[in-house]
Amino acid sequence: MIKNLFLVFKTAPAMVRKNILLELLHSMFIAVPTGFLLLIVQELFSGEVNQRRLWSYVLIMLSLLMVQLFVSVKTIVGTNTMTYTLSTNLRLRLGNHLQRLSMGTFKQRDPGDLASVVLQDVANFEMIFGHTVGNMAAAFFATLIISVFLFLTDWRLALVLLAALPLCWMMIRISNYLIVQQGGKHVEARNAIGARFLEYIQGIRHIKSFGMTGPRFGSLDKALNDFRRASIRTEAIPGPFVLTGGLVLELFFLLMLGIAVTFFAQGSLSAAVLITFLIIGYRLYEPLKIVLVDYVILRYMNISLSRVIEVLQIPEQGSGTKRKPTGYEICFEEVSFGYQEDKEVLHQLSFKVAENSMMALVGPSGSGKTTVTALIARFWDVQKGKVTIGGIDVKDMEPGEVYKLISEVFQEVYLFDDSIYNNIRFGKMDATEEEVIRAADLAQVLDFAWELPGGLQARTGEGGNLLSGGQKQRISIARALLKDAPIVLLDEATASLDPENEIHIQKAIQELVKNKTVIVVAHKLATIRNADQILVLNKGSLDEQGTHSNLMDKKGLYHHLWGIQQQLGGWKIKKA
Ligand SMILES: Nc1ncnc2c1ncn2[C@@H]1O[C@H](COP(=O)(O)OP(=O)(O)OP(=O)(O)O)[C@@H](O)[C@H]1O
Repeated sequence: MIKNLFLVFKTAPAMVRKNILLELLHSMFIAVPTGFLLLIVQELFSGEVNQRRLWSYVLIMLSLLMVQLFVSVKTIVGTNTMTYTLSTNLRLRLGNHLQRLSMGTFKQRDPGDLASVVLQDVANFEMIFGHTVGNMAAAFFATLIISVFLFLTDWRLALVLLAALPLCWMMIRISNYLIVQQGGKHVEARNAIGARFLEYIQGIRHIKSFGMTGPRFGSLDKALNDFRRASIRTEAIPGPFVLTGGLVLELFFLLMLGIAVTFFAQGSLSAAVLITFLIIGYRLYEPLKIVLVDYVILRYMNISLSRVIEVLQIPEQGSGTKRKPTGYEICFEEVSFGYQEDKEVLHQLSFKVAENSMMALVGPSGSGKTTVTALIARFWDVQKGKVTIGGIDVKDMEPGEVYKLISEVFQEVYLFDDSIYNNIRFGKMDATEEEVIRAADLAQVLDFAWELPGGLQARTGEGGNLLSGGQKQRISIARALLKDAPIVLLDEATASLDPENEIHIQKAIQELVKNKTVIVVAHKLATIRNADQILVLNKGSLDEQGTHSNLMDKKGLYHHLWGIQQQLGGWKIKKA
């Protein structure tokens, strides 16, 4: 836990140092009045009470309490400032780190789990750390200072009181072990709820249309009940050991009292010291009782913190020699790649796309066409061989540099819950209004936008759910047009468009691909007849390569696919 906390503290070391000093000062102001209490007791039992001295002790205690109030306020403000600064630093680090991870990390990891690290685990740290760390620090310093007072007063009784600590520590260790066990299960159950809810909400349309409301809700219901059980166990199982720790303290206080009374009866202890230990001895245990509970909560927090640190330690995509290309020829050299290590989906693939030329990728479903485009954009890193742009290995480029070179129009369009205008402007944040409108015009966005309330300022909804598939696609083309990157990746760009619009969109795409290096994943083979080069993939390997007429002459897989498409022409439903 200390190691984890140290990693967090490193993000604001000066603030942490200042707060440790404040806590020390705060504890001193809690403990020092206790010392004066001791002097008052001694004065009262001295036989000849000096009223002036007694009242001056009372006045000093009163002034110390006033200063203590001031220091307490400073400490509380300091602790909260430190907590929220550290949690904000954690969130910022997570945000920055996540954008430097390969897409693979996001695809491979449960999105519900990743979201719960960013939202829940950091919030757990924030809540628990802020409310316990002050108590822990105050308990540590106050115990130290009060122990010194007691030792100076009577070392024998002080030793009896402190003998409770090892036993108490043992109880803390046991409850700590249990909380790590139970807390892990609790966090897992909590994440399962997040994941099930996410799945339920995202899939609600399909769940309803397939009449799966009952069974799917059943799995959510199970996750909620598992969480309820885990929550109860997390509280209930370590609880008895925490309470036993408190009982040990009470027992040792009684033991000390018994010994003190015996010493008093034997005449080896004054009444003043006896009273002192009665009052102050109990105060020694007060912070320790708080530690007993807070330490267990801190260990629970550490489970969350470990999960945050584990995400922060996922290796980022490197950027090697950080080079920038000057040309835009794309080259695959003996590239082999698999999403999972044991399942290769591309096998020793080699090809070259000349700058400003158009290459089409064709092949049966699952042959690896989309994967090729993902590797060019460096969403993933290849395991063998290399992908180069302008002669430079993409692994030697900052991922952000690669994205700058590429405009994509993919099958799945994601729009931010913002206006149509801003969704287009994401292509070029410093674009003028004129540029945005021109791109919207070229991509046929204006056509439908004017009919919406607010025109280009109309909202698209979460992920673009207020728009049709074709409308979303047109916005994504407008965004790509505005970005005006030298490389264009098109994946089934025309798949979800109605025939009426398709011709206009084709024109927009012609604009988009002018003087660009273009890779197009084509399903409608007629649209890529004029491509400079067609690559036919089959099961992740290069099956054929050439122009449309070359490939037709070869009478291979391309010829076969072309034949099928000519026969089908499109969807037909026959009435019985
Ligand atoms: N994120 C992923 N994780 C694991 N396997 C994947 C992932 N994406 C694709 N695959 C697998 O990789 C192989 C190639 O998929 P890819 O999407 O590149 O094919 P495709 O030719 O574009 O298919 P389609 O024409 O149906 O879109 C398939 O076997 C697919 O199941």
